[in-house]
Amino acid sequence: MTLRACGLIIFRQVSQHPPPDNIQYLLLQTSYGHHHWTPPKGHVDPGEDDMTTALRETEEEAGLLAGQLRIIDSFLRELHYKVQGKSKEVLYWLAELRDPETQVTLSKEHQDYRWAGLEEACALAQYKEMQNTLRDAHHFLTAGGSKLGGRCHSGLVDVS
Ligand SMILES: Nc1nc2c(ncn2[C@@H]2O[C@H](COP(=O)(O)OP(=O)(O)OP(=O)(O)OP(=O)(O)OC[C@H]3O[C@@H](n4cnc5c(=O)[nH]c(N)nc54)[C@H](O)[C@@H]3O)[C@@H](O)[C@H]2O)c(=O)[nH]1
Repeated sequence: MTLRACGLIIFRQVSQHPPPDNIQYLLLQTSYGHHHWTPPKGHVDPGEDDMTTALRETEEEAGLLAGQLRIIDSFLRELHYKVQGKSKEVLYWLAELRDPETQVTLSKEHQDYRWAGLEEACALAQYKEMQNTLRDAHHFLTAGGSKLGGRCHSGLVDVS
């Protein structure tokens, strides 16, 4: 049976850097195993829909509430890899943190977090699948897939 997990690639825009380096991605470092870095995500509970899982895990793992995020549901990527011989699929949407100063609050599952530019995020993410997804997301955000800076892209869903 395939393990299924869902999460959000959360980004924020900061004013200290000019575009496209003003976009930073949130990665969390696990407090277990090899202490790998991933966006907030987790296993789908029985009967739960995918977006509910992504939002629940984001709240549990990063302390960020749905109303603090702008979900970009026109960006969806599915990753496939093996975990201890079992197939795993992970779905990620993109989400912007509305207020870039919002505090991240970790659970016991993670020991650290980082807001990282694309290259640092790819270095932390370590796995090809995740790196490609981050690069896709960055391209989407910077090459016209989404209009940032106050104007809403048609794919932006206000979940507040
Ligand atoms: N003590 C302990 N406890 C653990 C451990 N493990 C889990 N727990 C417990 O489980 C709960 C988590 O539950 P949720 O939050 O619901 O789910 P997820 O977020 O889905 O959880 P994971 O962290 O299991 O999921 P992945 O990120 O997918 O990592 C799984 C493996 O895949 C590798 N990996 C990651 N990404 C990629 C990739 O892109 N490509 C490839 N090729 N590989 C990749 C990665 O290196 C790792 O070896 C926690 O409460 C823990 O208590 C563990 O080793 N020791």
